[in-house]
Amino acid sequence: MRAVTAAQMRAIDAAAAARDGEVALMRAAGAAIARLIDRYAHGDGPIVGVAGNGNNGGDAYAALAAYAGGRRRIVYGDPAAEGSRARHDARWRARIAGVEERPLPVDANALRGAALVLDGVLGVNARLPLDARSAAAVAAIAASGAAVLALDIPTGTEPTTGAVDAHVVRAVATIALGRPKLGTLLDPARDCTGALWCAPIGMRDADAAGVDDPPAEVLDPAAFAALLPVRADESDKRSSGAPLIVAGSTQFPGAAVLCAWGAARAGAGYVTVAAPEGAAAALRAHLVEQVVVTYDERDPAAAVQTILDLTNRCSAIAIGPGLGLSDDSAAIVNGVVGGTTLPVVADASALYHLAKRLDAYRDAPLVITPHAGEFARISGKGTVAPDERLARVREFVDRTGIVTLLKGRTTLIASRDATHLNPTGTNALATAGTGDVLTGAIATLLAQGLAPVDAARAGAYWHGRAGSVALAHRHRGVVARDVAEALGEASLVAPQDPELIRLFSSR
Ligand SMILES: NC(=O)C1=CN([C@@H]2O[C@H](COP(=O)(O)OP(=O)(O)OC[C@H]3O[C@@H](n4cnc5c(N)ncnc54)[C@H](OP(=O)(O)O)[C@@H]3O)[C@@H](O)[C@H]2O)[C@@H](O)CC1
Ligand SMILES: Nc1ncnc2c1ncn2[C@@H]1O[C@H](COP(=O)(O)OP(=O)(O)O)[C@@H](O)[C@H]1O
Ligand SMILES: [K+]
Repeated sequence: MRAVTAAQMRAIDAAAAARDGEVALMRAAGAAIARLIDRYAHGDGPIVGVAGNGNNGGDAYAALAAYAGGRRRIVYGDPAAEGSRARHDARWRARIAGVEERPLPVDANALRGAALVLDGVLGVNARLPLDARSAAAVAAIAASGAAVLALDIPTGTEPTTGAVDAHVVRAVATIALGRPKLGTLLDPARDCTGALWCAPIGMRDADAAGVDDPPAEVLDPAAFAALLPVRADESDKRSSGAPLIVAGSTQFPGAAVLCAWGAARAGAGYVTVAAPEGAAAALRAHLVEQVVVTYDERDPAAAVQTILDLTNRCSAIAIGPGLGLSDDSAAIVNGVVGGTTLPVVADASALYHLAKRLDAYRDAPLVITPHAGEFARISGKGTVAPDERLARVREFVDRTGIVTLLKGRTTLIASRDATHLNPTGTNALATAGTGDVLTGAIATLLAQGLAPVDAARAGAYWHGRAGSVALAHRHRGVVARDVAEALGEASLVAPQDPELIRLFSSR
């Protein structure tokens, strides 16, 4: 699903309004919002809407009009607001549905005790800084201590960039109308989004064609499930996916173990690990089903030959975790990545070694998976501030033509055609070795035939879910092995309602 800039949303909105009518769209938005109210309401208090003068305010009226759950409903709005036809329709319907209307301004005391507050102050046309009137409404919402369901965006966040105002709503959940707004997925606004839902209300990506390209995309559960390869009944262990893991060293054998586990639990049929002799004992102690082949890293030419010989029976390569930064491992990495025609996922030490030869891999079937520090180095442009991640990864991929997965709280995956924002994950993943598990899982998806960008976005999505599953089981102290173990459960996707899609849970 497309995650849109404000300009893209305006284009999509205008086309949908021309097709279906503005009033029908707002009624559909109200019905979708109303479906979430009981899920987030707590206690016996009223449901309280805070409505700005625009269509976002109209959504608050429309939701309260559509809500049939039996709770008391109050809306704070300006009775004299000019507003659109759709907002008038919603306000009129709210009145006949028995919603009490009270004039703005609203004070925090009035909102205390609300079972749920609907933030309809500003939507996709919000600009920062907020005007005094919107800021006062936000301050009252924030001071109330009530749970907030944000309509379209949390007011005080910038819908495209994810910047936040001094006054900002912190929602338990946000319901995107039409399409999710890019800003709600980006730090720092993401902290204010809570869980993110999307009600597509019949809007179409195609209506934003050519606006702010290349587009941003966010996977939804159904699209993730559709990307996961299905093992055919007649498969054998090689055709089930046979990744070759080139990883580990005397110092870091664990990285190779975790990468192999990530590959195995992602569903590979045959995992081969090629590692320097110094890592062999530790690998064999921890890997039973996987085949371990060793090479002498002091003889890089022979090592490259050993590894390339193995590739004849493999279908993708993961290279880098725990390899180390020696000149010998540099020669091995460049020899293998330069000498193979298989798809490759390169991580960790391999990124360091490939940094000087990026030109050779333009448009190759290659995924690189740097964290922020590795990205600073490989991009040659220094440290990445949180708010420049999107622009920096875009610039890098436009320049190099290499599919890049930039890890972090919100992992970004960029190809020439699009930038993907990974909606899953948890800070439980902030522990050593989880990146190695991700690399292994991506290797398996490549080995099973996914295109590099699909392997990267499905891998990141899956890995993020696995982190949440592992946390749910362990409560604390999740280690990287737990994340690999959770991949199976994390692959299960419950049937989805296409009218109300949950993009991520709060974390
Ligand atoms: N087909 C549709 O239309 C559908 C619409 N839907 C809903 O409508 C929402 C968009 O509604 P909207 O266009 O009325 O804009 P909204 O974000 O409510 O802002 C109102 C106005 O406030 C103003 N303003 C903003 N920032 C300001 C500032 N800092 N200081 C001062 N003024 C500021 C700005 O006015 P301006 O100053 O630019 O004239 C802006 O236009 C959308 O998010 C979704 O919830 C859905 O129901 C689906 C169908
Ligand atoms: N705070 C966080 N929230 C969500 N995901 C995180 C967070 N911190 C780290 N991660 C994820 O954990 C993984 C860490 O990978 P990496 O930095 O390569 O670690 P390692 O090299 O130890 O395996 C990445 O997938 C990253 O996106
Ligand atoms: K809002």
